[in-house]
Parts: sequence; C-alpha cells; structure tokens
Amino acid sequence: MASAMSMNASPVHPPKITTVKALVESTGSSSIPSFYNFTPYLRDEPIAGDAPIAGDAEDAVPIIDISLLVSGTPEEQSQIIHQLSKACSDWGCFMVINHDVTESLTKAMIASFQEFFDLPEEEKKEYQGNHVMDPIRCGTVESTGSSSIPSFYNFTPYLRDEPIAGDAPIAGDAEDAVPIIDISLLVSGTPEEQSQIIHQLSKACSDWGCFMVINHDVTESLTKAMIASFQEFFDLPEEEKKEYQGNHVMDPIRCGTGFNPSLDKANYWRDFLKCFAHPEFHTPNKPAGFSEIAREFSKRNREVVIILLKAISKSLGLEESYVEKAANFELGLQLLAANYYPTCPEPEKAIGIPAHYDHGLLTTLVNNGVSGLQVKHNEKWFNVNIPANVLFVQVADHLEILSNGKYKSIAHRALVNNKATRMSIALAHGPALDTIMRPAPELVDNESDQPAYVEMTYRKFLELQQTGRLRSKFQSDIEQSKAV
Ligand SMILES: O=C(O)CCC(=O)C(=O)O
Ligand SMILES: [Fe+2]
Repeated sequence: MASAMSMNASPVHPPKITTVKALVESTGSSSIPSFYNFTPYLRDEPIAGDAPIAGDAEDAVPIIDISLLVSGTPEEQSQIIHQLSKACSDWGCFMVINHDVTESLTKAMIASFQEFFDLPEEEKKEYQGNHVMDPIRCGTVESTGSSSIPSFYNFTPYLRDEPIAGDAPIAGDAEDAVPIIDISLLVSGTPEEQSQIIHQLSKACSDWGCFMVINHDVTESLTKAMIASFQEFFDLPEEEKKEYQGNHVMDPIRCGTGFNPSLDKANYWRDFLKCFAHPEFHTPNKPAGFSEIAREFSKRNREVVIILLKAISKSLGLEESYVEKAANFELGLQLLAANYYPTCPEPEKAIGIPAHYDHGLLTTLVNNGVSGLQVKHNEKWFNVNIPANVLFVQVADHLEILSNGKYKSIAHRALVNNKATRMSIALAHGPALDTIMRPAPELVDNESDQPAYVEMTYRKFLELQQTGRLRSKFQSDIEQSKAV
C-alpha cells in the first residue's frame, strides 16, 4: 500500500523476472543479483541534518590558479590539470584564483543586484516570471513578521519522507514499549474506562504514531485463513498472477513486485497484491475462497477502525464522528495489501520496503509470525514483532493532516531475512477519494497558528505521491535556483 517514496532516479529492473518469489525459486543461489543490491542507494537518503559538521572548508578545498592554465609552462599546465582532476573527483568543487572576473567588477555586480532588490515592489513586479524558461525572472519570499512560515511554504511534510534505510540506530524490540490499547473497553467499558483508553490513544498517537490493539473482533482464525489464502495466491503459477498485474495506483487490483515501480532505483525484495476493498470490493477470483475471506477480513478491520476513529476524534477534543465526517469515511478508500518477502540469501544488502509513511488515516497490520517490520521512534529504529492476536495500528498521513500535525504518521520499513518467508497484510483505511482533506479548523485555533498542510483530495495526494512529485516539488525548487 505504502506511500511516501523518496527515490527517483531511473529504475533498474531485473531482466524478465516478474516476482522476487519466482527469482528465489529459480536460482537458489547464495548471493542476490546486483539489481537487488540496495546498499549503493543507502548513501542518497538524507535531505538534511544527519551528517556531522567537520568545520570550515577553506583550508581544504582545492585552489586552482587559472593563470597557469592560460600562460604557464607546459609542466605548469599539466600540473594544474592534475589538480583539477583531483579536485573534481575528490571534492566536486574548487576555488579559482588569478582569473579575469575582477574584484571591482564582482563588487559592482553585487551592488547593482542590491539596487535591483531595493527597487519598489511595484517596479520589480514587471519582471515577475513563473517558468524556469522565462528569460528574466524575479521572485520573492515575503517577510511575514511572524515566527512561523505560511503553510504554503511548509515543505516539511514532504521532507519527512527522507530516509530510505539504515541511518538511524536500531534501538531494540518495541513490544515492551509500544502502547497497547484494549479496544473492548472502548466498546463496553465504564465511562471512566472509556476515557482512560481515549487518553491512552491520545498519548499513543502523539508519542509513537502506532499502537497494538488487543481484544478486537478480527479473530485469530480469520487472520490465519487470510494469510493462508494470500499464500495460495502467491503460489499460483506466474502466468496466472500476470492477469492481475496493474500499473496504476488507481487499478482496483494490482499485483507486482517492488514498491513503486516508476520510481524504484533498486528492486525491493517483495512481491505484493493490492485490492480495493471499499467502497467497492475487488479481489482476484482465485484461489478458491479467497474473495469471501478477504471480504470478511476487510469488513472486520474496518469495524475496528471506525471504533478507533471515534475515540481518536474525542481524543482531539472533537465530536466523535468528526474524523469520519471530515474524511467522508462512508465512501472511504480501503486498500487491502499483502506483502510477500521470500527468504533472502543476503538480507543485509536488500530491503523489503524502504522507510515510508502510509497515506490513509490509519493502517491495520498483521503478519505471519515472522519479524521484519521496524518503526522509527525518537530517531531510532525499533523491531516490531506482532503477536498473533494483535492488530498493529499505524497513524498515517491523512490523520496527520486532519489533526494539523498533532498526531504524526509513523515512518516504518520492512527488512528481510534468510530464514523464513515473511508475509504481512496491511489495510490502509483512507478518506473518500474526492474529498478535500485539510487540517480541522478547530485544531488551527489562534491567529498565529497556520494550517500546517496544503489542502488537496486524497486522489490527488495518491497521484502526486505515485509520480514522486510530492517530493520532486521540493527538488524542482532546487533546480530552479540552480538555473538562475
Ligand atoms: O511488511 C510490513 O510489515 C510493512 C508493510 C507496509 O509498510 C505497507 O504495506 O505499507
Ligand atoms: Fe507501510
């Protein structure tokens, strides 16, 4: 189901292998093919902040005396060419001295730009351009006189999708720490018990962004039947599964491999099947019984989520059907996704699903007893082992948007292992596709408090995410400033 992708160079696809499962079954080798090797891409994860600051570069950045290139002896010239080669390969930058861009000309240029910026706003407007190809273009970031920036400049929701893997330390297992919510007390507890659970939910959503739900109505036997049925689907001959291959995020049934094939750099060690389960129900018509089990499983999960959304609304100080109404949840998109991670001979090199945030309101997740899920909490990765009778629930992007950032969607990823095939089943419970989602005005409560998120429909959000444009919007700004 997953969402926030952060990789966007040209994809590298394995020749003619349609699923990781087929690959594993056909090779049985002890190393993984190079196009599954994720380690080169671990380097390009951070947008900001994680690398230490080593000091000023002046003493170290190479210095190139260009006058020697122009009028030096042949030895001097080749020495400078050697220095250039080292500068370009070691640093990617250098300082040029003794050139003909005179200091006085540079000073005059700076002074002249200063004078331009000092012109009355009206006069500068004449040169306002919007397109990177406009031959003259001036623009502005207005001073608001406030300590926060207007929401339409806020790129942080999109910056947050930075980490692909590996940067944060592993802090250990999360079971002892992830909050546990006894949903039966929300349904039939005393008023005191109910408000205690609502308080626990509020803490769980704001401190962690995830929690374990116990005593719910998705029975262990139903979950087991669902897992077994997905296993049968993945065991179908490749030819039969091909029928359900879909390419577009809006295809109601989609099976494939990877994560976001139009954006993936490396291949992910994961096959998937995704079906829209609500408002319309779609599933493959094989294996036998699959559709009935999937329908019941999706319905029961949805019932749990409705209970949780009511309690979460209350925990935000809103009336209990607030989130459901704001998201038009009656027509909400529910996506049933199964992830299949075969055993991997080199698990440290590959990744099942890179770090991402889910896009709905809440995600409910179960697995087949094999671990691999990690969540990021306080800048550390925690292993999450989901017990058989527990629904693991994650806060997703649209609850973050609706709560104006009070509750944040949680970064998570799936690692692979060399011992047992892992399967997880995630249900993304989202708003209706054409409902415009924005922060609840009640949670943007005073003048200085701006809505922290841009409004858009869930459909638009999904489409932008799929093309990588939630993130590349940010990158195009970098391109523009380079192009000036
Ligand atoms: O396999 C897992 O545990 C995580 C799956 C996931 O994050 C997703 O499907 O979005
Ligand atoms: Fe996810």
